[in-house]
Amino acid sequence: MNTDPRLISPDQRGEDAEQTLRPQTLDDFVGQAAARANLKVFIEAAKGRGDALDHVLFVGPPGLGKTTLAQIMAREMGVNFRSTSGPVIAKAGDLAALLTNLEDRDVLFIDEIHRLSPAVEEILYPAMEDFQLDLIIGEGPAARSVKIDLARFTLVAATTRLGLLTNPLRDRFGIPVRLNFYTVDELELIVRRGARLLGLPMNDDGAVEIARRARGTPRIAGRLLRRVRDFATVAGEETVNRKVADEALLRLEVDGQGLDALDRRYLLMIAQNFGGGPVGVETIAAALSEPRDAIEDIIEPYLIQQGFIQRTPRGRILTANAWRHLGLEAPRDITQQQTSLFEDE
Ligand SMILES: Nc1ncnc2c1ncn2[C@@H]1O[C@H](COP(=O)(O)OP(=O)(O)OP(=O)(O)O)[C@@H](O)[C@H]1O
Ligand SMILES: [Mg+2]
Repeated sequence: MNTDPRLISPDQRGEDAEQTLRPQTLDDFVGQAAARANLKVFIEAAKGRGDALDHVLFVGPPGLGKTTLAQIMAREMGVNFRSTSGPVIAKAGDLAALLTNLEDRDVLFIDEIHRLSPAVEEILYPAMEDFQLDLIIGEGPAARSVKIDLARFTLVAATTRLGLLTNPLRDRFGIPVRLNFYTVDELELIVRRGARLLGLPMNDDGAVEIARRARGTPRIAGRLLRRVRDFATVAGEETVNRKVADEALLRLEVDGQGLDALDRRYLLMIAQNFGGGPVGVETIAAALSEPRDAIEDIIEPYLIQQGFIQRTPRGRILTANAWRHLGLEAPRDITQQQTSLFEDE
């Protein structure tokens, strides 16, 4: 991404300690009602049987609460939480060391599981299925394979890209959970809870304003909240109302729909350089000098969900909605063009 970290980037790296705002229990956790209700049942059932929870896979864009839910699950199960991530586990032995140190029913959290190397993934299959490690000890003719029994643990994994997971890995998760963008009402609750935790007086329309512009993402809501607090402090405002929130957010270049400068650059580029598309993601990545992953994982999901762009077999196209948001005139044939594109999908 840019050297200048995006304010509204759902990316985890940032100066803000997220831990203060992180909900600690399932009941504290706002939104994702269906997922929460299901998890509650599975946790209760597993606890009742004294068994480990089945393996869980969280799928969804960054900042929606995958890590938070993983931590909550360990807490609700009353077990240890061990955490690592796909790119960190370089060798099969690294994973073996983690696995052999787990106690019965512990949660092992693997973030970005789509970035595990194939050799490491091989180790994971029998571990998940039979709670066994198959290791090759030694080399050449002296090599022999040993089986080691593992504790009955729960693997909780998170990914932003389900499509990058191999089928055998995906099939080994008994509980797949998709997380969706949050509604404004849910984000409003999250913002108000955050303001309370930060000791920041805020009225209802201030909370709504931040919620509306948080890109459907709790992490962004938390960040915007902190930045609005900074502006309010410096301006000597005691309470955050709509006007204070709006002024702060405009200074942060977050527009009325919650789009930031990079979102707008993305839309403008397709409008001005490609007549609104269709244009392929590689071309977009090159034109914006952003990695393709960031475009697909961070920028596009929200723009698609909000109806600013459509993904078609021939590339991305701007919707009438996007042209309107940019304040530009859409090409005359846009509606027609979009219908014909969808026919071959
Ligand atoms: N439902 C929620 N209610 C309140 N706060 C939330 C909720 N979900 C997430 N958050 C807050 O949003 C921030 C990001 O959440 P989290 O780290 O769990 O996201 P993530 O899905 O793991 O993101 P990534 O894919 O980048 O790892 C945390 O500070 C957390 O406190
Ligand atoms: Mg995370």
